[in-house]
Amino acid sequence: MASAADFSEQNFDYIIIGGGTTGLALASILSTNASVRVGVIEAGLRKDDEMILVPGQSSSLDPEYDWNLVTKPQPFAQNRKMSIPRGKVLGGSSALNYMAYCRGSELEHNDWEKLGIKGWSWDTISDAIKSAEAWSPPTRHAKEHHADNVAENHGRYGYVKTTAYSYYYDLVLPFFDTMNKLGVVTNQSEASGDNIGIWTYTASIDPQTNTRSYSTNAYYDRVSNRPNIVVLTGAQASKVIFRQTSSSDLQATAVEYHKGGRTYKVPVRREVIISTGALQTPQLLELSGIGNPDLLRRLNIPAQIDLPGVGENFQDHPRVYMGAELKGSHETTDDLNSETFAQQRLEQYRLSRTGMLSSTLSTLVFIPSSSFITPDKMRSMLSTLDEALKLPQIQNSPWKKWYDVQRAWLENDGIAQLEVILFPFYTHLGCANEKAKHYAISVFLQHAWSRGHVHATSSSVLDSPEIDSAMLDSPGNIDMMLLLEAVKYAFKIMKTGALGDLTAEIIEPKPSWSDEQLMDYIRSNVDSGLHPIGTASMLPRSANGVVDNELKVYGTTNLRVADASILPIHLGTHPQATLYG
Ligand SMILES: Cc1cc2nc3c(=O)[nH]c(=O)nc-3n(C[C@H](O)[C@H](O)[C@H](O)COP(=O)(O)OP(=O)(O)OC[C@H]3O[C@@H](n4cnc5c(N)ncnc54)[C@H](O)[C@@H]3O)c2cc1C
Repeated sequence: MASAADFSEQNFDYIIIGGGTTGLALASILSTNASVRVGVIEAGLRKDDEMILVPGQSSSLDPEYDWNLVTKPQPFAQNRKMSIPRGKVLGGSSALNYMAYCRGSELEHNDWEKLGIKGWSWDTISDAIKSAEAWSPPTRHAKEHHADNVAENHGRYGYVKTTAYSYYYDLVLPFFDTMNKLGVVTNQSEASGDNIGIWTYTASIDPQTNTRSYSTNAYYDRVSNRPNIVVLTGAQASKVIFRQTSSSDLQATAVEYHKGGRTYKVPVRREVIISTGALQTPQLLELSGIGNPDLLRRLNIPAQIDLPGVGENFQDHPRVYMGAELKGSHETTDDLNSETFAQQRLEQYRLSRTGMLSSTLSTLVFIPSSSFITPDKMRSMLSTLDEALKLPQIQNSPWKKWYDVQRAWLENDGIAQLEVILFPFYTHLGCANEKAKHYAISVFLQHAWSRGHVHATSSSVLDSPEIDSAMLDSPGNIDMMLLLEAVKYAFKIMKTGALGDLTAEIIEPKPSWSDEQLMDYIRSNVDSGLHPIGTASMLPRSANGVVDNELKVYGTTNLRVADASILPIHLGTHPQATLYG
């Protein structure tokens, strides 16, 4: 770690802006070449405390670890502003997340080529994810909860320690029974490129200590004593500075940053890599003069590179929660609302690394549209969607290929359209019978059609960007139609098999509600699935791309982006493993 003034006087070959999930992984790997010097600028501080390291603690709920970013009011969701937590600590969002370490599907990755992206097939991505991973086989107890045990799907000699949790809520096995009865297969090889089914996930957790493995302790700590890597924390980068080269491309020569009320500038010899995440990377590009020239003019930022795709193509996994009351007594995370109980579980964890706090949720379901939508309903939804897709603004849009790929995925049984998670808690506890125990089913659209944006609001990095997730604003109202079917499917889950037997009452929404009432509920409940991507997409420049397939920003010789913002189209999975890869 360095002081702000010392950092500015160093000669770095590479400067990485953002010491988060992707940024620290990259910094660590670049520094293996002893002949290059790597500098990292991170806005957050290092905080290796229990809020981060104890899996069952939720640092994401603590504003001190978070950027506290919110969307603008969402007109299709009752004008609500939605919060999207992002880690403002060394390690970024890998310090906050639920640690699911999972992959998308072979089919999705191989279709990236149809968008004009070469070199990012499933085989390449899967090998990269494996090389990032240091997997340990699940315990017998985890295997009894259907944890993935196929060694060849995992890497053994990488950086991020992974294994299945050792603690399971008593709702997990009933959930398997229910999903199997609904025709969803148990998939104990979910990392193979086929992630359809119900499975217990591999988590980014160190099996020796039962603590979070994240980019700070997995990557940075291995290399922090090397003389050729320097990390500056608590400093916010404000722009990249360029010079014109003899070609028309710009060359990044320095990075400007703020710390302690002062502004500094650090020169760079080879490359600058922006790794500030999908909500902040577009802002930094715009502050550096890269983006839509009209928007830059309005913000009084001199335009350097005309790239209208900067900040566009925002995608997320919209989610809706539904709550139910349980019969009988169960341990759920709502118990942690009692200070005494929480203290007991923390003591148990500190003493033996066991119990509720050694785990988070553990089981995920990924299903294609045919698993939760009847053929008749699907036909009618597709006919409305296809009419909407004929509109000239879509047919002539630079994103056209992207729409074609996503349309085909809707009818592909190998591609997950919906994720279902059973949470051992209920978010609306206040309106339920507080003496009873509860669970929530949440449904997440994996390939929402809404496209939002993230843009700078002024020429200062200290002003939060405008985030418009365009929630539920989709062609043919398809996102709402998909969520409506998903909610109805969740009612079936709550009534079927062993979980159904344990369910005393579905609290909200009610199965008896009309479609109109259910849609109102969706509008009032839908939220970010915490997986924003796409705002500096890797796509051809003619298709509104921001970076090429080597992650280099168009129009520059040496500026790259490496974080969730480069993913051009969402994957039916959680993103961290792909980002490490
Ligand atoms: C509560 C929660 C639960 C989640 N659960 C899962 C899960 O179980 N599995 C999964 O795969 N994914 C999960 N995710 C998503 C996943 O963690 C993120 O997609 C991923 O970590 C994003 O990585 P990134 O490198 O793009 O950005 P980040 O890891 O967010 O890194 C960006 C870094 O840049 C820094 N930064 C920003 N602006 C500046 C600036 N101007 N100057 C300097 N530094 C700056 C930030 O402080 C941060 O450290 C979850 C996310 C959250 C918030």
